[in-house]
Amino acid sequence: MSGYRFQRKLVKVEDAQQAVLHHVRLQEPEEVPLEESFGRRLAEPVCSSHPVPHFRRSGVDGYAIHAEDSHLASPDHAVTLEVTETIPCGVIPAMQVERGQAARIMTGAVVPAAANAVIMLEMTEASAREVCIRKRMDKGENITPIGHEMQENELLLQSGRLIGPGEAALLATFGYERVRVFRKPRVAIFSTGSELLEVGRPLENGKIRNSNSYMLACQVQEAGGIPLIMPVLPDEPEYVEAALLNIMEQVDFIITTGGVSVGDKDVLVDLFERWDGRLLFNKVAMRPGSPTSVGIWRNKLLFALSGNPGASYVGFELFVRPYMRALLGYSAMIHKEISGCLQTDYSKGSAYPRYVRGKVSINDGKVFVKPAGKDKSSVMVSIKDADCLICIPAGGRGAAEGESVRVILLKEPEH
Ligand SMILES: Nc1nc2c(c(=O)[nH]1)N[C@H]1C(S)=C(S)[C@@H](COP(=O)(O)OP(=O)(O)OC[C@H]3O[C@@H](n4cnc5c(N)ncnc54)[C@H](O)[C@@H]3O)O[C@H]1N2
Ligand code: MOO
Ligand SMILES: [Mg+2]
Repeated sequence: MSGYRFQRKLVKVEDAQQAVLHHVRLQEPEEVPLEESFGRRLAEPVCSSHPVPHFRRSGVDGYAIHAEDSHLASPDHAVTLEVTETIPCGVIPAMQVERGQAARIMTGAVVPAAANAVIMLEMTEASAREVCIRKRMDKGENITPIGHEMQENELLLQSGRLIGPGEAALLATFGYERVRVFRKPRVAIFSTGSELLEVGRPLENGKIRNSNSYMLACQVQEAGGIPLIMPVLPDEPEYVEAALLNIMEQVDFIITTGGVSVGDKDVLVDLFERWDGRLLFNKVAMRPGSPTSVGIWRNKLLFALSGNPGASYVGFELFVRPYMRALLGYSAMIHKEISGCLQTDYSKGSAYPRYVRGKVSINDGKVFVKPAGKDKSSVMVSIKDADCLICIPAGGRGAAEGESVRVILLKEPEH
């Protein structure tokens, strides 16, 4: 019997997270064309380099006038003004608008200096070179003043901000043809286990297809990284060591799944016994994934997640995702937490806190949660339905229906 080959010290999830985050070094920046920056994180703050708008802008199609000229206008009393010119968008007005005059103007065009209101076209009646108005206008009406939206030198986007539609519009407004973003982390993903078949292979008795690598690759990509799905590794420590060292230089960090428990063939444990790396932890007070181990090897992190799909998924969300967020300059590294009302009994007790794959719903302003499906660590099918992790405290009794529980949100929009 191989027995317990490895000394393990139990750490809390929060301490394990901090141990990982202690090793964060921001990704270096790279410049990409604006249209390739969507979904990336900014590697520099963005300030307004000019006010917006930077000229007095007409908000409607109509006539630029002196508001004072309209003060006697009413539905029963038309005031007639002389039309001096037409100002299309993008053109500087040629003339001043003097008292008694009006200039035809389009939405988005520059309001001539002396004018102080724009009357909507629908409120006017035009003849050859004149316009009649029947509405009293206030000063400033339908004119967007300089800097209405933003003044010059306002901090608009912090470094680390995710570039979405609103950010893209701002960057374009301020002339960012190219944008400095954090380089995407490259992540090697290895599944270990001689029972694993590559996805294209026919099923064999006792063997299963490798699903963890694809699940994790999807998680890495969602988190803004470039996943490299590596060939499945057999349960041979020399082979695993060579494969990991071989890719090490080409990636920012490595994820493995499987082989971290106490089985004879738990190959990552064998590796930890022979390598020149350092373990940060190898036992976490959590279910699923208590044997989750993280080490640092030749300056790169190695996340050794449990092979069970549920444990692997949860391990990524609790340890790898915060690390990736930090690498990419996002300050809210740990998933957001709320509390919710448990909709079913969860009577399975546990020595460690449980992170149950769950579904959130909101009813009448109140948050409810229930397990997304079967919740064993070995069960994979419920992962697709999970949008949260329900935290069931350690202890023999689990949690009862109606109890308030901590809920870790997995699908919160990020900024
Ligand atoms: N005597 C004990 N046995 C076990 C313990 C324990 O404390 N004492 N811990 C259990 C817990 S908890 C977990 S979690 C698992 C952890 O196992 P490993 O991380 O060593 O993973 P494996 O043994 O390699 O595989 C477990 C399970 O997952 C399947 N698997 C592995 N890789 C994949 C993959 N890429 N795609 C899909 N499925 C995968 C594998 O076939 C196994 O069924 O250990 C418990 N045992
Ligand atoms: O750590 Mo294991 O995934 O709890 O079953
Ligand atoms: Mg095992």
